[in-house]
Amino acid sequence: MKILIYGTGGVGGYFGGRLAQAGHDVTFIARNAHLKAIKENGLRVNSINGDFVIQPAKATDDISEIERPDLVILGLKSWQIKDAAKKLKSIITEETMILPLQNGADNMEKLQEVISKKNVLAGLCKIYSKKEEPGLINHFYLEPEIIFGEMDNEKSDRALKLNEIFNDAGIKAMVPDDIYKAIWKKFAFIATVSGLGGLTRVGIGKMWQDDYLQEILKKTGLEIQAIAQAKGVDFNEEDVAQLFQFISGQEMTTTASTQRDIMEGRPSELENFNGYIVEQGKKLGIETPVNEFIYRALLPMEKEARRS
Ligand SMILES: NC(=O)C1=CN([C@@H]2O[C@H](COP(=O)(O)OP(=O)(O)OC[C@H]3O[C@@H](n4cnc5c(N)ncnc54)[C@H](OP(=O)(O)O)[C@@H]3O)[C@@H](O)[C@H]2O)C=CC1
Ligand SMILES: CC(C)(CO)C(=O)C(=O)O
Repeated sequence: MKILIYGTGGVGGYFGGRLAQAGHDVTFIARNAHLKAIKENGLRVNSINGDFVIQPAKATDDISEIERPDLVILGLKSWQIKDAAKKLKSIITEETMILPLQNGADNMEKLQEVISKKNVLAGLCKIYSKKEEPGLINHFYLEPEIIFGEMDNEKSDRALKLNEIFNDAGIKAMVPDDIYKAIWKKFAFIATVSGLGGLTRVGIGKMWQDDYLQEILKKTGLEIQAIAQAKGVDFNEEDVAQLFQFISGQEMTTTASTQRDIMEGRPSELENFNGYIVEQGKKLGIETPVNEFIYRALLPMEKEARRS
């Protein structure tokens, strides 16, 4: 299978690396020092499941060099995927599958604004990984998993075949009955902890241990649930209970990637997380005061990060 990894960071680098290791024809889009290192020394992946190197690795920063991929995995940040879609338009075919693995609830909708609905899959991933240095991806925690499907939840031949390809490459994967529920379950976690984590600058477990902050986390999550339900997503009481249970089980020092981006002054996915909830709240006539406070308190720093 001809696979394009658009964005070779923690997510794209790990899953693309595994697919290349399994013998697929994988091209990595990377840039600057990272691209140079991959071209010179291959893509190195350190993983709790075993380190490996893809050498030589096909890598470029010029998308026009790539022809007719069967599958594109988007490893970019969620605010970058619309631009990426515009660039992809000229190299994909009617059969190309585009799989967004970003956190966020509306990635597939953003893609469809630019690319035909037929090309777009919906998805998410679970992994703790990051670009450690140019040419090196570090997967440091959790059994990596891809959950994906068609936007109408059909268990199509192409989705089931892709699931098999992932599994054969040693990637845990599944096509759930309801991809929207799966996406919102992950999104509710990440959007609940990331913004407040960016404000408090402590790990998830530490926030939960503090009664006041625990209450704020719960209110954030409940507002997210109200938006999901208003959008027709089956994110129910049991899911919320599971969400709080999951947050309560996090280590004192665990942080999510967006929280780390905020804390380290990098552009973050704030707009796609708490910002999205606030925006949807206004559209749907639902109050989201806690998400709005978190969003607005972090926005000046976000703007600063994007200026530098
Ligand atoms: N990391 C994790 O553990 C997890 C992350 N996620 C989600 O996955 C998504 C990706 O996150 P993550 O992998 O951490 O992000 P990273 O920043 O590690 O990776 C994104 C990569 O894309 C590259 N990139 C961006 N634009 C371009 C471009 N135009 N040309 C070439 N390369 C480009 C970046 O390069 P550069 O560095 O030069 O900007 C970077 O290497 C996010 O939505 C995140 O929330 C989901 C689950 C876990
Ligand atoms: C919390 C985690 C690691 C789960 O996959 C994640 O999605 C992130 O850090 O962005």
